[in-house]
Amino acid sequence: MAGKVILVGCGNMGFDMLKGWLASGAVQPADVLVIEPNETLRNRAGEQGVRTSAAPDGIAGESADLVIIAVKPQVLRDVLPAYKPLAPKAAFLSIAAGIAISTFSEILGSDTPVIRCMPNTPAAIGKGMMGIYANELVSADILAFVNTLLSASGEVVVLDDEGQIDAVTAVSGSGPAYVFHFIECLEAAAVKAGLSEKAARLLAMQTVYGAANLAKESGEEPGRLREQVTSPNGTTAAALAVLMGENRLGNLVDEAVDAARRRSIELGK
Ligand SMILES: NC(=O)c1ccc[n+]([C@@H]2O[C@H](COP(=O)([O-])OP(=O)(O)OC[C@H]3O[C@@H](n4cnc5c(N)ncnc54)[C@H](O)[C@@H]3O)[C@@H](O)[C@H]2O)c1
Ligand code: PRO
Repeated sequence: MAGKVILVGCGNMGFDMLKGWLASGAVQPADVLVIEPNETLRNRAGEQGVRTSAAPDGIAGESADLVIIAVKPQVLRDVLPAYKPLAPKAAFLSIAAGIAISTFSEILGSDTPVIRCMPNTPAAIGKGMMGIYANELVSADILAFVNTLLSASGEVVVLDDEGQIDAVTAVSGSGPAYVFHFIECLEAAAVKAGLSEKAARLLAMQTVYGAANLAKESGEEPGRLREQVTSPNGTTAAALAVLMGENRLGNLVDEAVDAARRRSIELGK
């Protein structure tokens, strides 16, 4: 099916995903209504050819198959009641971190089909990672439509337990920020090691880009790829002794992912 979509909130993540859907043809601009109170962001969405509105006035008259909620978790409970007239005919897809399906059921009615999705910002260039979990009320047709939409933005993994969304949030939802910070650190170290800022930026970025692509495309275990870079008693071994000694980086990443996962659980309370 090719459905009609209402996108509520078109900030960073909402807009990144919208661009992917439209570019892939998974949905036509005329079939999308964006509700976004911020005028600049609303106009940015409008430039993609979709209909826009500052508020859900007259929303009950809209025929939507899917309402996508892309506002901050902190405002979601205030925003959602306005869309109750569309439930349960429309399914609701939320990308908000931490907000459980039970919250949607309480506000929209327990007969509402709800899908939670945790995307990430590389969705803007079709290289996102989306984890989804659907309640039992979501029809096979809607699930297929959601899969088509989301696949336009990258890879989709279907979860069989809602609790796993907190782990997906901590790994791939927040994950791009960890990688961007690693690029920042590598760049700063490159400047300290004597390179120009321009060269340092290129070296850091291209190294992460190339390594990530090689890891994905070669089919080799990351550990095996690491060994292929590491000459006995060479430069990489010297660096890895710092990163891997006493599992330093492993412990840090573990601690960071656990902090994000716990925060995702907290946000839902
Ligand atoms: N940014 C990320 O990397 C990322 C990744 C995964 C999930 N998320 C989730 O996506 C959601 C949006 O995050 P973001 O980073 O895009 O935030 P954002 O602030 O950029 O976007 C939220 C948008 O919602 C709009 N908004 C506020 N009140 C509204 C209302 N009443 N009706 C319609 N729109 C309204 C805001 O004007 C804003 O443009 C959050 O729930 C977050 O948990 C974000
Ligand atoms: N951005 C949101 C946050 O930081 C959710 C995952 C990425 O809370």
